[in-house]
Amino acid sequence: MVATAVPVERDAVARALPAAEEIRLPGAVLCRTAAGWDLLAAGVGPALAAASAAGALTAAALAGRPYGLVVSAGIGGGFAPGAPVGSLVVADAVTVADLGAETADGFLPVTELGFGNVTHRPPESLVRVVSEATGARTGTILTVSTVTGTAARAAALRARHPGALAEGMEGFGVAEAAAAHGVPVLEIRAVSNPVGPRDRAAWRIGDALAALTEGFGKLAPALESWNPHEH
Ligand SMILES: O=C(O)c1cccc(C(=O)CC[C@H]2O[C@@H](n3cnc4c(=O)[nH]cnc43)[C@H](O)[C@@H]2O)c1
Repeated sequence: MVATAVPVERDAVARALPAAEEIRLPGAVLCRTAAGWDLLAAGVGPALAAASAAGALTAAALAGRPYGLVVSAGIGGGFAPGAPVGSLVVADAVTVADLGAETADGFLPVTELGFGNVTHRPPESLVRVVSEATGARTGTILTVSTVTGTAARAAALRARHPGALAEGMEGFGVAEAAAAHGVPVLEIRAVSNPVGPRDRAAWRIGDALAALTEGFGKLAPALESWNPHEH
């Protein structure tokens, strides 16, 4: 399954993996491709994306055709200089950046409060196959509930996550749903804007959507050579 946030992202993926039929689930519509991928516009933000992805995963399991892989895909912000606008990033770590507690001494992730998880790691061999096939840069993709809008916040995120190349709003939610079903996850972002001071004029959504289509055109055949037992 490929989970994007919004229909325009799903349609960018579908230009590389044409959808053949529509399947209506409670609360979601899947576009099934001829090659057997299910494309889902899962909603914006980690909570809705997790709920939608979990619904699709459960429906697939109950139908006796559980997914073998879940891909969180879409446009995202890129950290300079590693991820310029128009580039593709594949996550070696899908990390939630703002799930925790603020203290006088700084931010504490939930794991330091004794709860849960803040990072999911896609299979290394899969990340390598995808990066080689698509030319995507490899690094941490942060999931945030609030889009970064200042240089200070961007610097704070990079200080806490030196391997961060991109940020989006859904990856960790989709990864939590996949993990609950024991299914591997991958996250791919096409960079539409720099992470930093808010500047709507600097957005290149069309270029990012084109990069997403091109990336999926190369990724789908590459995945056929991936052996899930080589994790
Ligand atoms: O109004 C703004 O300043 C603003 C800046 C960045 C993104 C938005 C959105 O409403 C889009 C959220 C949507 O797109 C993904 N996305 C794209 N760029 C970023 C980003 O820099 N940081 C986080 N998410 C981004 C995100 O996954 C959502 O699906 C508004």
